[in-house]
Amino acid sequence: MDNKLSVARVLVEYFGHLDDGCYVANHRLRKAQQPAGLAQGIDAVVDLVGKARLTIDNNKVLDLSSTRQEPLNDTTYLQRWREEGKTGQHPSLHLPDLDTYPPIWRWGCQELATYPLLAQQLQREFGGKRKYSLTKIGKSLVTDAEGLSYAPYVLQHHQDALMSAWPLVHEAVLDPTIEPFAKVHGEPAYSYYGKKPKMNGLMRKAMSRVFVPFMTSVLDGYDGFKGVKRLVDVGGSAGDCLRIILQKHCFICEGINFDLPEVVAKAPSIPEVTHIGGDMFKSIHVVDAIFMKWVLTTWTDDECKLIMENYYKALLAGRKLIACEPVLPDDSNESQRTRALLEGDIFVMTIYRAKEIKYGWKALKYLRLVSMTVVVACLKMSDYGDRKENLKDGIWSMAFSDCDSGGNHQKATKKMSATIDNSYCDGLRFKAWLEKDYSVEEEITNLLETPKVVTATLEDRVIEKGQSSEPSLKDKEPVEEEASKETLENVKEKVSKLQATIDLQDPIKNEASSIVKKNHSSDLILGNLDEQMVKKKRSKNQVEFRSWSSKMQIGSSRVLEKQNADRVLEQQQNADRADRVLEQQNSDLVRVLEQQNENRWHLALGCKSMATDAQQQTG
Ligand SMILES: C[S@@+](CC[C@H](N)C(=O)[O-])C[C@H]1O[C@@H](n2cnc3c(N)ncnc32)[C@H](O)[C@@H]1O
Repeated sequence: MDNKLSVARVLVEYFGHLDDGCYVANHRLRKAQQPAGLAQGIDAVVDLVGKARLTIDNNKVLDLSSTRQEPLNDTTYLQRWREEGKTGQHPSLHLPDLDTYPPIWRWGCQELATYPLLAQQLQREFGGKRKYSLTKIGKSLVTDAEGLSYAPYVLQHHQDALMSAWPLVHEAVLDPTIEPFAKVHGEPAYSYYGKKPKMNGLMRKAMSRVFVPFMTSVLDGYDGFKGVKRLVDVGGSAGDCLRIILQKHCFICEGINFDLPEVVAKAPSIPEVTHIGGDMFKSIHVVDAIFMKWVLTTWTDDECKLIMENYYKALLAGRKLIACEPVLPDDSNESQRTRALLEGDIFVMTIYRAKEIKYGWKALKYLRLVSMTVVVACLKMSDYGDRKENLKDGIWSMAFSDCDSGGNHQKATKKMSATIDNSYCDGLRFKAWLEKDYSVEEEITNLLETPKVVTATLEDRVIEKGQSSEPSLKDKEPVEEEASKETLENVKEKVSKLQATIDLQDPIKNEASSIVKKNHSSDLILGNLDEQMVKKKRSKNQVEFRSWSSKMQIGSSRVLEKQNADRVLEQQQNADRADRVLEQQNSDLVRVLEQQNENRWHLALGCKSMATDAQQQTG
């Protein structure tokens, strides 16, 4: 499998050099992110390389050996390719006459035409020659006029270090305390990247290339940056998001790009942006507003809470956090977006954290966002179930839900949604639209109806439905504290009532077997047993495993015992066999000796009778 992986990567890199992009199907690569699809997705590539190598060996144009680690740099052809591109011989979408290129290029293009990357035409007027052009997906992987390409993102996800974590995904199911990436490399992904400048570089490049369409959409539809003078982008990578925000909103005087020291050390200088290295788990700078994109998603609920605590300390009262995070849909559907989102989540669980993150759209708000009255933008995938008509063969969809109740916005009046228009194709555009009839009250009602999460993270600054005063700006004042404590009591009461009703109504929780499992939480109880059956099994010592881990231990010690017993038996059998062989050999020997003795006896007798005969004849 390793060889296959590196072949695939080499090929990606190889085609990636054709035009500063890569022509490898993103759908294939996405498929390759899953162990099951891996071999299937890559077989075709291996096959191709196998065929191609026959030709390469003869003319030594390219070395596509499967063990090669470095990107291929065939400067002559690449140079020519680019020059022809510049002079318009293969203007942007049409590839040159491949007959004048080494055969590998033809093989490559022909194979890639079997994916929706290259379109192939057999042109009669050119004597049946094959001509290729980039499809929309193909275009998304080639650097466009704005310098955008999805290729670094694809390459980032397919580095050996990341791919090697996939075969261990099943272990994370049994033991979610450590993610497969950390299992393979002995440390978490971000600290690993920190020691590998190349990986960090690719991460920065990948992030830079995918943020523009997203940010364009945010800035087109969202006006919550108004009044912000000092903005920090936490986990801001190279600072690109800040750059684009500051370009659009000149009233923001200072942007702080906050990321790990090793990341900001390599970030380019951007006007009005200060790069600050630090750890968001320790502290962040005090500012008017915090921006954060695709950060929470890679951390567990507990870690997110820690991050939120620090945000809370850093934000002046009533100021805002603008969070853009993917949120899993409440209901799974068959849309490509839901699938991509779930795949993305599995990716995050494999590389960044194995523990399940339970937050959905509503839960996310409980991570103190609501308490700070600062939820502004959030990706909300579940909104898109009924908008399939807008979702073509896209990769992600994104929506923003504005329930900004900070400042004077007691009621948020709009909800913004955006989705990638037509995937990454066609200039990577998003569509954004507004919905007028949205109110924060509705959100809060929803909030109160989700007690499970409330109990864990509810803060004393939750705004109650119908509350008329503006809590966020003043919520640090003592008078308001009192009022909000009262509110908290009410909320808690409601929550516990709701919880009780929900518990009663929940058919699964009500099942006898669920109750049994709850009462015997440390036992491993498989199947639907009732209390009596458990007692029966316990008396027969059948409910014997205290937990999965002890089950595993017992299981493995049994395996060992069995192996030992087998070994002893085998030794015994071998010894018996050896004894039998020896016995046989002994008896064979005895027989031979007896035979020899007999022969000797006969010989002696014969000699004796011959001697007697001779004596009689002479005598
Ligand atoms: C998925 S990237 C998102 C980058 C950027 N916000 C964007 O959307 O393009 C997550 C970022 O979080 C940063 N990060 C990870 N751990 C961090 C920490 N403890 N403190 C600050 N930043 C951190 C990473 O270096 C990385 O740049």
